Amino acid sequence: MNRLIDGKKISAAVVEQLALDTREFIATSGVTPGLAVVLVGEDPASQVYVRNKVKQATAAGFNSTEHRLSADTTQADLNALVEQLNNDPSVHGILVQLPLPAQLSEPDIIRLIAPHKDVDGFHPLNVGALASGGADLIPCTPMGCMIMLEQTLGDLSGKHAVVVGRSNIVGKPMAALLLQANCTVTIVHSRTQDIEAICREADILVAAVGRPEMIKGSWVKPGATVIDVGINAVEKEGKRRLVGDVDFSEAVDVAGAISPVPGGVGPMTIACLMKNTLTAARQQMSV
Ligand SMILES: Nc1nc2c(c(=O)[nH]1)N[C@@H](CN(C=O)c1ccc(C(=O)N[C@@H](CCC(=O)O)C(=O)O)cc1)CN2
Ligand SMILES: [Mg+2]
Repeated sequence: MNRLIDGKKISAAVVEQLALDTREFIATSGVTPGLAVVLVGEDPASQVYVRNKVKQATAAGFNSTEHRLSADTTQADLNALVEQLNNDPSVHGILVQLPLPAQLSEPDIIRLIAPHKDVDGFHPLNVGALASGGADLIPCTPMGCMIMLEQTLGDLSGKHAVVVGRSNIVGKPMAALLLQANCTVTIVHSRTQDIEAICREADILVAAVGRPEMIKGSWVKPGATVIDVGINAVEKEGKRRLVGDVDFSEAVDVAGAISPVPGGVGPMTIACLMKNTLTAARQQMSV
């Protein structure tokens, strides 16, 4: 029996609970969580994501500020903004929307964000904490995938999870979280030999490579749970469409449960950003 893992529905429930938790936090601490979102340049997809983040933060009961910088911003100007936000006590969470224009360094700006305000969980200190099993601020997309997996499968212990892709934002933290949940974890990537055969062994298959419909139905073990992280814009029959890294029309007939694109992991990413913002605010008020 196939099951669709509905990211829209699951994320709506996460956000609903979060709004209640936020109300309680504000009532007891007298502090409203503050989220600062930084967007450099005019990338149309990034503009949509940032708009959604600000909208959802406001709906959750946070103070949310959007900081827009022009595409030709210098590293010094971006650094100055992040330093200012680091020093602003009304801001509990900071995120710089990625990708950045070519003249700017992503690793440098990620390192500059105060680790306790790093609601993306990308700072090396938070990455290290995740690797050693004690992180509070976890990258939003992998956190969203874990919520979807746990709601679908319950205990993940002993399952063979295969993660396709090794990015810092998704693949590596995803593998760390699956390991923490007692899965047997394999990461495959562009240099792996016979990816297909390894994927076919997966009880849990997480696709995060950024290659449209790369994973075919024949790569999926019957009954496996498939989480598709890819969001690829392609042209089909003259129309722009979004597809995942999994060939959904094939995989849906083989998988036990599968997340769609759109409406799968994407909405979970933003819901988990809200969770991290409340976590960051809680921690900052308890010190
Ligand atoms: N600083 C960060 N930058 C980026 C992150 C991130 O977590 N932090 N992740 C991605 C982009 N992203 C959030 O920032 C994101 C991408 C997609 C979605 C989403 O809801 N997608 C919808 C489809 C939207 C559409 O129609 O275009 C879906 O999948 O249903 C949310 C967040 C890279 N940058
Ligand atoms: Mg790769």
